[in-house]
Amino acid sequence: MLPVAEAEALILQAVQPLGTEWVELGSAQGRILSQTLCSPQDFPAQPTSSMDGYGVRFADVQQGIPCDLQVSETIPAGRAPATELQPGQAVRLYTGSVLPVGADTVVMQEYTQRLSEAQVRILKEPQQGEFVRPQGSFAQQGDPLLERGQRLEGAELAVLAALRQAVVPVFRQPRVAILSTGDELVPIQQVPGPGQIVDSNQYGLAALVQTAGGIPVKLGIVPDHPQVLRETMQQALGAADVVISSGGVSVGDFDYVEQLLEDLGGAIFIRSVAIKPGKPLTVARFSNLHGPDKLYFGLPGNPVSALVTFWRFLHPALRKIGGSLPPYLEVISATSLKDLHADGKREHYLWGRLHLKSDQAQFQPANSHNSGNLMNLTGCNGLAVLPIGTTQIPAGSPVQVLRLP
Ligand SMILES: Nc1nc2c(c(=O)[nH]1)N[C@H]1C(S)=C(S)[C@@H](COP(=O)(O)OP(=O)(O)OC[C@H]3O[C@@H](n4cnc5c(N)ncnc54)[C@H](O)[C@@H]3O)O[C@H]1N2
Ligand code: MOO
Ligand SMILES: [Mg+2]
Repeated sequence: MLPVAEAEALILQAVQPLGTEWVELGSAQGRILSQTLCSPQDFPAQPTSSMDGYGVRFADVQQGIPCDLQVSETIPAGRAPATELQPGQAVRLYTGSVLPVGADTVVMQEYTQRLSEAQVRILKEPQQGEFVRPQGSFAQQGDPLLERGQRLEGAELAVLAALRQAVVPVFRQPRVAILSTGDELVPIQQVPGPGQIVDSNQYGLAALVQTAGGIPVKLGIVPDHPQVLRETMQQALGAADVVISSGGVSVGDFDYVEQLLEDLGGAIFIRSVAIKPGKPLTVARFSNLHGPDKLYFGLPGNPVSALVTFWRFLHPALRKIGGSLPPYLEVISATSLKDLHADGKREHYLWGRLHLKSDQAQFQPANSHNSGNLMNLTGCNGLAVLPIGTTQIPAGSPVQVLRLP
């Protein structure tokens, strides 16, 4: 059994980001930028006013207050100034208006009195440069504004629009084939007969693939039949960047995945991991003539084991393949609200609810932890980690909790 950290390191070493594709800005939300983008211009492009008011020469209003100035021009936002500001003049401006050459300070409308169409009185002495956004004060031409590996959400999309980046270079999302192995499995439409169960892993894993930035390719249920399974595994390796199967990796007579990976020419580099749940995790590497090697993840069939091994190993791997920057997972120090137990032989992952408080996070474990029992996993947002050698964490003690993405 490989220690968890070693297994993670081997997996992350084996994967690389895929290439770039260009997508329209409107479809780029959640995607990962594949090139650092620099500003093509200064922001603001010209000095602009940040208030509704009057643009003045500071030297004019410094002489004493009140001070009467000739209104030379009105410049609404979006219009270029027609003239330069001469001594003794003010210009009517609004929020976002461009300052004319000569104006260096803005006086808020509230501290002025418009005496006539032609004249304004300044009632309060401003600071020099007040309410002016100087050219290039937000960003200068050539400044790197978005880094390679940045995830694009609302703020980043707004910046990209300001940069007039109508199409953006993003990392290609990994296509992840998902297959469920087991003669006992039936699709959701079918009422299970005696001993049969619905294939739930398919749905859970497909959702987690999407959360990790991948595109799930659901290949359905495959019987525990070596020939059929072998053909489906081969088809999956051809159709996707990463393949996940669940079930068939333990030592039972109908657990064929490991043998078939060898038959298909995969280099198995993980056969079992010191993790509970998830011990029989099996990972193989397939060389690919047309691009990066492909990884095959044989996840254990037990429903909680399949999801926990996904969170712990596949989420980081898919994030890396999709071009995200580390860290790929978040670990939070919390106080356990109940006693936590483990056998000390494997690294235990106990699901529960993490409450983020301002001073100290708290962890409320689920009432029981059984890798075959999916039912109390709903609403869980954290996995408490009990390292090898730890058999108990008493209530009120600190515990490291993996925050579920
Ligand atoms: N003698 C031993 N038996 C087992 C060992 C062991 O070390 N020695 N390890 C146990 C552990 S730990 C795990 S985890 C499981 C892993 O088993 P497999 O990966 O071979 O999975 P299956 O046998 O195919 O199924 C296990 C269990 O999960 C249910 N299942 C499978 N697929 C699905 C699905 N798509 N949706 C919902 N449920 C699924 C299946 O019906 C079984 O109940 O092995 C232990 N055994
Ligand atoms: O490790 Mo298995 O995944 O405990 O049930
Ligand atoms: Mg089995």
